[in-house]
Amino acid sequence: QNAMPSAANADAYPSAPRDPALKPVFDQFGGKPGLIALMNDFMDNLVADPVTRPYFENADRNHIKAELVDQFCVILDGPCTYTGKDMASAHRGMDVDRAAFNALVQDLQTAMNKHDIPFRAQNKLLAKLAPMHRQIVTKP
Ligand code: HEM
Repeated sequence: QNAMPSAANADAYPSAPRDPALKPVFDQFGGKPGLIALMNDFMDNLVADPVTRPYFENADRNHIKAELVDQFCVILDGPCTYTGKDMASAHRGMDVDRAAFNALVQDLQTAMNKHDIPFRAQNKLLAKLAPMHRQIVTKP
C-alpha cells in the first residue's frame, strides 16, 4: 500500500517538491501583497478596456482597489475584513449590463494570467464572483 504524502513526511523530506495546488488559495494569489499587485494590473486593464473605461475613468480607483483587495482576501479565506459597501449598494444606479460584467471578468482573468495564478486557483475565485451578477447587473 502506498503511503499518502502528509505534512509530516513533507517535513521529513524537505527537498520533495510540494504540489502548488495544495497551498491554500490565498497563498496561491501571493497573499495580500499578491492581491495588491494583482489589483493594480486589474484596474489598468479596466481603464484600458473601452467597455469598462466609462465606469472607472472618473471613479476613485485607489479606493476601489483597496476595497477589492479586502473583498477578494475575504473570498479567498485570507485574514482580512471587508468593510466596504455591499454589492447592490456599490453598483446601484450604474446601469451595469451583462456585457460590462463579462468584460470586467475577462480583464480580471488577463491580470491573473499575467501574475501566473494557477488556473484552479483562478477558477475558485471566479466561481465566487459569478453569482454576484445578481446584485451588480441592473440593466437587461
Ligand atoms: C464580480 C464583479 C464585481 C465585483 C466583485 C465588484 C466589487 C466592487 C467593490 C468591492 C467596490 C467598492 C465598494 C465600496 O466602495 O465600498 C466596487 C465599486 C465599484 N464598481 Fe464594482 N465590482 C464588480 C463589478 C463591477 C462592474 C461590472 C462594474 C462596471 C463595469 C463595476 C464598477 C464599479 C464602480 C464604478 C465602482 C465605484 C463606485 C463608487 O465610486 O462609489 N463593478 N466594486
